Amino acid sequence: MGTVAIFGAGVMGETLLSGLLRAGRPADQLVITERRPERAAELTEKYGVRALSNVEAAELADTLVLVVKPQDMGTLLDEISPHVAEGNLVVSLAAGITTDYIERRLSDGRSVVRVMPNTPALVDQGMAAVSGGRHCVPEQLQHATELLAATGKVTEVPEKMLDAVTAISGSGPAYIFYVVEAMIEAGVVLGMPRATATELVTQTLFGAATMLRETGQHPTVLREQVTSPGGTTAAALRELDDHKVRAAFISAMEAAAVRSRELSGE
Ligand SMILES: NC(=O)C1=CN([C@@H]2O[C@H](COP(=O)(O)OP(=O)(O)OC[C@H]3O[C@@H](n4cnc5c(N)ncnc54)[C@H](O)[C@@H]3O)[C@@H](O)[C@H]2O)C=CC1
Ligand SMILES: O=C(O)[C@@H]1CCC=N1
Repeated sequence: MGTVAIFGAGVMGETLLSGLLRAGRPADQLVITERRPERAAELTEKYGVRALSNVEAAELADTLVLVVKPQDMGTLLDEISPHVAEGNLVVSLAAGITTDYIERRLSDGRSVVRVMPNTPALVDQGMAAVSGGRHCVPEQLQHATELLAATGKVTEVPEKMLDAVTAISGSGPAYIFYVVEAMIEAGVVLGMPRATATELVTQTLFGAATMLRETGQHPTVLREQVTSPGGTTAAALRELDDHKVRAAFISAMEAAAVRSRELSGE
C-alpha cells in the first residue's frame, strides 16, 4: 500500500488516521496535511505521524485520501494535481463529489475511488461504500476497500447510488443520535434523572442494534415482538404514526440525497 497521505485532518480525517494506526499500519507510512497549523500540531503530537504541505504529501504518497469539505475540494485538487503521479490512487471521502469531478481536475488517466464513510468508524464500527472511477482497476478498488476495512464494514456500490448511501449511512448516525436525544428528553419529562435516562436509552439502542444484526430478523418482526395488544408500545407507536414520523424520516433522507447531488456543483 506504500505511504498513505490524508489531506484534511478534521473529524473524518482523524477517524481514518486513528483506525489505520489501530489496525497496525506503521505511523511512518502515514502522513497528514492540514490547513489549520494548531490542528496539525495536535495530531502529530497525538499519533506520531508527520504533517506535510499538500504538495509534499502528494509527491510522497502512493495513496492520497482527500478528506476536506466538498466546498474545499476544487482548490485542493488544483493545488495537488501537477504532483499526482500515474499509478497513484486518489481516494475521496467528500460527500457529493463525483469521480468525474475529481478526474476532470487531475491529469488524464489518474485512478480515483469515491467513498462514503460514517463516524462510527471511530470505534471500528464504520459502514463505508466505495465506487471506482473511470480509470480505477479492480486491484485499486480492493486497495481502497482494505484501507476502509480498518474501521468497519465496506461494500461496493455503483456510483449513482452514492448520494443515497450518503443520505442513509453517511448522515445516518446523526438521525440515530437525534432519536436518542428525544428519548432522553422524554425520560426527563417523565421524571427520570438525565443520567438514568441516558443509560437506559444507550443500552436499549445497543441491544436493538445487536438484535438486528445477530437474529437476522426483519425489523417489523422485532418491533411486533415488543408490541403487546392493547399495551404501552402500541399506544406509543400510534402517536408516532399520527405525527407521520415514518414519512418525515423518508423525506429527510430524500433531502439529504438531493443535497449530496447539489454539492458537486458548488
Ligand atoms: N463527518 C462525517 O460524518 C462525514 C464526513 N464526510 C466527508 O468528509 C469530509 C470531511 O468532513 P469532516 O471531517 O466532517 O470536516 P472537518 O471540517 O472536520 O475536516 C476538514 C478538514 O480539512 C481541513 N482543510 C480544508 N481545506 C484544506 C486544504 N486545502 N488542505 C489541507 N487541509 C484542509 C480543514 O482545516 C479541516 O480540519 C467532507 O467532505 C464530508 O463530506 C463523509 C462521511 C461522513
Ligand atoms: O453532513 C455532511 O455533509 C457529511 C456527509 C455525510 C455526513 N456528514
